[in-house]
Amino acid sequence: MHKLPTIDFTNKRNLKPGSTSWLATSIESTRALEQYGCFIAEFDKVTPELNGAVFKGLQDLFDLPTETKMQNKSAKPLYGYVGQIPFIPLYESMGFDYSNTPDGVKSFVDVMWPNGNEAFSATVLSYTRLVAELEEMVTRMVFETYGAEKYLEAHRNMVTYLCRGMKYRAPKTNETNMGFVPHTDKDFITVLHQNGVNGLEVKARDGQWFTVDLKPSSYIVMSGDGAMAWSNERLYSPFHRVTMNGDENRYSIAQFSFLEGIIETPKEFIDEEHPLRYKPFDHLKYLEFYSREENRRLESALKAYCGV
Ligand SMILES: O=C(O)CCC(=O)C(=O)O
Ligand SMILES: [Fe+2]
Repeated sequence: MHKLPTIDFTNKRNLKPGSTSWLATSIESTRALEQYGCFIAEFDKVTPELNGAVFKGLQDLFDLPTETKMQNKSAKPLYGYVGQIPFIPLYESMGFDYSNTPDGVKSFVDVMWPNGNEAFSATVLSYTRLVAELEEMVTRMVFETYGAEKYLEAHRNMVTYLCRGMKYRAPKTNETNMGFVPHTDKDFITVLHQNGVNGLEVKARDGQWFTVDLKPSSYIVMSGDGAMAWSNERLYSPFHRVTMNGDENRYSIAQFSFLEGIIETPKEFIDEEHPLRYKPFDHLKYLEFYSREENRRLESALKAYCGV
């Protein structure tokens, strides 16, 4: 049976670039993203108080009337409110856009309903800033492990985030327990977190599905299609899904990193044995491609979009 590795990113490890612990963690993280496409990160920058406020806020948000939630609209694909999806009745989600201001962070209140959710907006912003630190560390570690540091600065300058809050209600008797359909993430690196209720399942390279048992203080770091294409398939973008067992509602929050620009495989990943697998592509246009109904059932949207 498969089990995801747990990697320690807590403050006590004192991870400083170049230190012994940093190097060890870099190799561990990169190998896990190659083998499983994800790992469990122990990370304690988000305090229990902030964590509690995030999930209390999400609960209150999803408790609002549908008409109110529908006012959170965005022209960007996959941002804004996604209401009930017919074939996955347990699922509901809201994407928060906070990417385009001078300091790189925009309050999603701007794109939200008028009556103000300022307190929750501030909570989500503090949360996302801290989680971005984890994403930054892992990205840097991966680039360094592959000897691709020289591409890191350009990469960082292009990163933009989509943060999505999710509610999966507990299934009623005789109702499907499918929380979310199998898919790969379309981004570069995802950081996922949940309210203590398990449900995430990941498909290993050998085709076996396995469950992820997550402590309330832990996170899942996952490589998406963007990272898989960039690394010429060294990093793996795993299929994953949500299955709801038990009678508790599940809330989760995912932070997706996208590049505002072109993803191109560095030449360091290409040789005779590893010919180029994906043409350079515009990451946000790929997201747009995927968000169209006719492209959502593709076995590999990435191969269809930019496969060589
Ligand atoms: O809720 C989860 O744990 C998974 C969500 C997910 O896979 C996604 O939003 O892409
Ligand atoms: Fe996902």
